[in-house]
Amino acid sequence: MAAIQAENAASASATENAPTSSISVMVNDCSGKMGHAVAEAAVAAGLNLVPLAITGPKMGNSRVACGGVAVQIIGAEERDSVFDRVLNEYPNVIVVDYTLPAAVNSNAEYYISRGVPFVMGTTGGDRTKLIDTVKKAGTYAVIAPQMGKQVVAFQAAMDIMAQNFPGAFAGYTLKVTESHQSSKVDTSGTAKAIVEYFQKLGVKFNVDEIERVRDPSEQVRRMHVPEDYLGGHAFHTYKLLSPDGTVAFEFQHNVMGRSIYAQGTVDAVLFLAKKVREGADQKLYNMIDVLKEGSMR
Ligand SMILES: NC(=O)C1=CN([C@@H]2O[C@H](COP(=O)(O)OP(=O)(O)OC[C@H]3O[C@@H](n4cnc5c(N)ncnc54)[C@H](O)[C@@H]3O)[C@@H](O)[C@H]2O)C=CC1
Ligand SMILES: O=C(O)C1=N[C@H](C(=O)O)C[C@H](O)C1
Repeated sequence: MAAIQAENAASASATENAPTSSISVMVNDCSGKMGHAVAEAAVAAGLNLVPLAITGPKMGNSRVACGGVAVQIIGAEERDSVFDRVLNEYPNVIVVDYTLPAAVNSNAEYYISRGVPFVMGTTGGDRTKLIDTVKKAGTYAVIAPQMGKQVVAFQAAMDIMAQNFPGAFAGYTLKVTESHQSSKVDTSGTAKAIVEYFQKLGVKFNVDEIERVRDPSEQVRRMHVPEDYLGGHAFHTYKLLSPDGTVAFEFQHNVMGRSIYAQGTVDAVLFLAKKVREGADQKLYNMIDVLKEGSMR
């Protein structure tokens, strides 16, 4: 596997300082909502979108137009032959994964087995196992539950606060509410990540306590989600209250649509392509790494 990666890295290094169009990106699954948004943003940014993508088992056999590129969608049962072809025709390809929580770990393991660098935007699954597997394999990857630049900056600020002032909110109670389109199957990965910072700040709170709002009528009435965005929104609120109830904090990020994540994912692809070209020692990154390096447009 290390040999495959070295081979891929060597062929990528030949394209150092190459134009964006020489970076090929395969988006699994660009027939899904996020995958499609990313594929379109990738084409708009001048990346070379691979016209092949993997979808769920037995769900393939269609074609999807992404920014003018007709992408053939093929079921996961055929992924060996698809990857044989992709790695042969696009040796420096970066894979983007926006699939489903149930597929996260097995997809990551598959990309690792093929020695292909990847950006994992999909949330859920066994995150500890995911990170461990990627670290052990030494495959180049960006993994993050949140790709939106400004939300990533908020995460980075929370990280700084937690590192510098651990326990600062000890005794406070926390209420976390997240509202997403009704098709979302898991609890927000972003909300779970933010809760980890609050835990380091001394707040006793379990991710199972995050309130998920998925009912469209409640989203309009209570969460004030505009009807146009019922099919794609992420409204998060974190409320802290002091033990005696006299001090309250509230953090909120409300995103409508998906362009913020699609743009961030393209940034992650460009960042990862650069790391592969440079043969960077560090292989695994998150979006705070991408932001810190000034790689988010
Ligand atoms: N990191 C970030 O910033 C963001 C992450 N997400 C995450 O992206 C994921 C996808 O979200 P949506 O696009 O809204 O879902 P979606 O349901 O629209 O799309 C998922 C697609 O994956 C396909 N799929 C299922 N199993 C597969 C497999 N084994 N291999 C390949 N494809 C498979 C499905 O057929 C479907 O087309 C979720 O986990 C969501 O939380 C969403 C937005 C932003
Ligand atoms: O499924 C979504 O839509 C989103 N998923 C990510 C998450 O689970 O945190 C990011 C954002 O909330 C949109």
